[in-house]
Amino acid sequence: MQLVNTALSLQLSHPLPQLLKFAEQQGAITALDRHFALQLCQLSAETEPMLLLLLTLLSKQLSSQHSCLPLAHIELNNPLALRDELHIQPDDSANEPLFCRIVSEAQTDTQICAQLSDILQQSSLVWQPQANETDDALNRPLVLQQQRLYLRRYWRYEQLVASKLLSLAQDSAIATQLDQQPRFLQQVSELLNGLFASSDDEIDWQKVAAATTLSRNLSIITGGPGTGKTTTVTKVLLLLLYLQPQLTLRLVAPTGKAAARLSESIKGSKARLQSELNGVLQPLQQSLALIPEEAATIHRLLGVIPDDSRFRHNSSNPLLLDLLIVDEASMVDLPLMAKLLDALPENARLILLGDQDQLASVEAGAVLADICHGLHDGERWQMQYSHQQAERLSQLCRTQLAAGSYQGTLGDSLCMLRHSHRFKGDAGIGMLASAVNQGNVSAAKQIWRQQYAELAWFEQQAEMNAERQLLDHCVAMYRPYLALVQQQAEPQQVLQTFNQFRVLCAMRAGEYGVDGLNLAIIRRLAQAELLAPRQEFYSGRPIIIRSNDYNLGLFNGDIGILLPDASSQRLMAWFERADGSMMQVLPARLPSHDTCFAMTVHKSQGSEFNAVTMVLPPQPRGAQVQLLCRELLYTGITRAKKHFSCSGRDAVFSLAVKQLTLRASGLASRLWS
Ligand SMILES: Nc1ncnc2c1ncn2[C@@H]1O[C@H](COP(=O)(O)OP(=O)(O)OP(=O)(O)O)[C@@H](O)[C@H]1O
Repeated sequence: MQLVNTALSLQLSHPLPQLLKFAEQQGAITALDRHFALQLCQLSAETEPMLLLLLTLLSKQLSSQHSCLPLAHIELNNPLALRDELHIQPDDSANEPLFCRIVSEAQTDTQICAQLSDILQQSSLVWQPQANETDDALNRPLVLQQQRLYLRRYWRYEQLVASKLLSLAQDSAIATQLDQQPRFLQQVSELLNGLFASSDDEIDWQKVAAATTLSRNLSIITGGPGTGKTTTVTKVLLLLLYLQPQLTLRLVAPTGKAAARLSESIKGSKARLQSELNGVLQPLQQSLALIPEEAATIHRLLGVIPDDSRFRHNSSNPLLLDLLIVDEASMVDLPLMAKLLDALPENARLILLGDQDQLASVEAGAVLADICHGLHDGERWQMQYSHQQAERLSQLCRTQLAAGSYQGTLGDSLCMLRHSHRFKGDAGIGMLASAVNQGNVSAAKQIWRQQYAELAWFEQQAEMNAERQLLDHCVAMYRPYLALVQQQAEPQQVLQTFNQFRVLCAMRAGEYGVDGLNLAIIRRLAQAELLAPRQEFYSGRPIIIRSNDYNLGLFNGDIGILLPDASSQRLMAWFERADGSMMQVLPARLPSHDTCFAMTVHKSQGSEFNAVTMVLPPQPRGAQVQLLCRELLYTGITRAKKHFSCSGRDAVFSLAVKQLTLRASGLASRLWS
């Protein structure tokens, strides 16, 4: 069967709707993808099969957290990823191979993309910005821009994020003052160099990041764990509050856990700074107390409206603040970033902190990675300051900074920290994280072979043995907190001891996922007589909250533990609040939750543990293969402060190191081109 449209044709083994059904049965697309495409075509009376195919592919992209379908990414030979599994074909066509191919007379990929664009442009469903601005066009559900097909909502989010960030990425009022008043520059430089008193000759990037933040309304400080993002931002806030004491600041993070960690880190940084504010830094003493310590979740800041995806604060009801600091920005998805930026008041400043190499957000987009995209120069990272900014920062930091080749305005707002103060350069965890991050399989294998004290590998070759080793390890690591449970220790001490160790999995389902491992660990702990899991709620059961409950003050990702209340002996769920106090909730009142001896790497973002064991599936199949990627390993490894172990197979670990997840989006090109 050949369906021809100009020079582009579809070669199909069966009618396309039937092939879509086969693809769904094979798990290559979902029922939602198929129905979405069929319904849209039906509602708009579109009969072009290529359109039906493109709509299916767009829906598939969105369910894989991409923001759009770049036409250049379509696999022409087998766009539906059909497998030749004949047994799933129910009728007498059982022996025919399945195929769906896009065939073109065009010579280059660019020409084929142009042909696909032509087909989309002819559809009444598709709007092209600037091309057809009629009222009718403005109501169309799909947008085609720069050969990327979007659902209009995602296009709007991307558009909003790009335009807000670019308009924020301007020099601050302080920068103008620095440029016009040499004595002011001298004074600020003195304070900056006092706060970042680096001893060696190398560029102190923390100081550069601080100077960047002072000079811009938008600043992005990116870097791996322990590179000093919080330390740097605390010092910048001190300087800003000294220069502008009336500033209203707010600190936020995407999850309750991350917000609590940010509060803790800011408190720690302030305490360390206290003793350093002598000599030239003496005048800063009074500003230290003005730095806020409480961090909220982004949802709480924006104001959740029950059963509504909109927030109380938006462009018509902006937030009341002058400066917003967002930590763990890699976890913020495209829709949430759009809503946050929309709610920022006109003259507010924004600081984003995060690690661009971590797993992207659970929902669509990879906003932080897209913002940092322009720093990527082949295999290396390169700052992209303009001549004016390089000159200004050099004067402020009393160092020599080179300008980059990029001509736009965003480069002046970015700074990357590369030196980890947590992982020493020659220590196992830091080395492994760095090799994985670079996709260097042989370096990673070499590190495992060197048998560092802080690393352990449980090879799953002989399955039973590996499982026994893994579960014995879990018993040893969870024993200290369970001993405290048996001694009826204080809930806070029990919870903090439990939080020293965690098992992390790539996925939820299956024997090697969270569900299977939680069961196996519970069984093994019960055999060791450390736990008595007789019913759903039992003493010592650790739980993780799965949804936000604003009335109770519990948020998705919060971790608590079930323990009897000392006075009533009633079993309660105990949680630690951001301010360090404990709260208790009746188990029956808990929002949806899971046991959490094991949790997903995704859920562990924003948390750290002294020791981490990561479990990889021995034989990944289908969607599991896509889950196993470099960012997943990197995020898992860097959750560990003192010890990291991995239970897996050599080949699976290597596969994950090689695989880089790229989220399709037009944001990087909007920001950087
Ligand atoms: N310039 C420095 N010299 C020595 N130690 C430092 C320096 N900067 C930060 N540290 C120390 O390194 C540790 C991590 O710093 P910080 O919490 O600021 O890093 P971070 O990048 O915010 O980490 P994370 O991503 O885990 O939140 C802290 O103990 C801090 O005191």
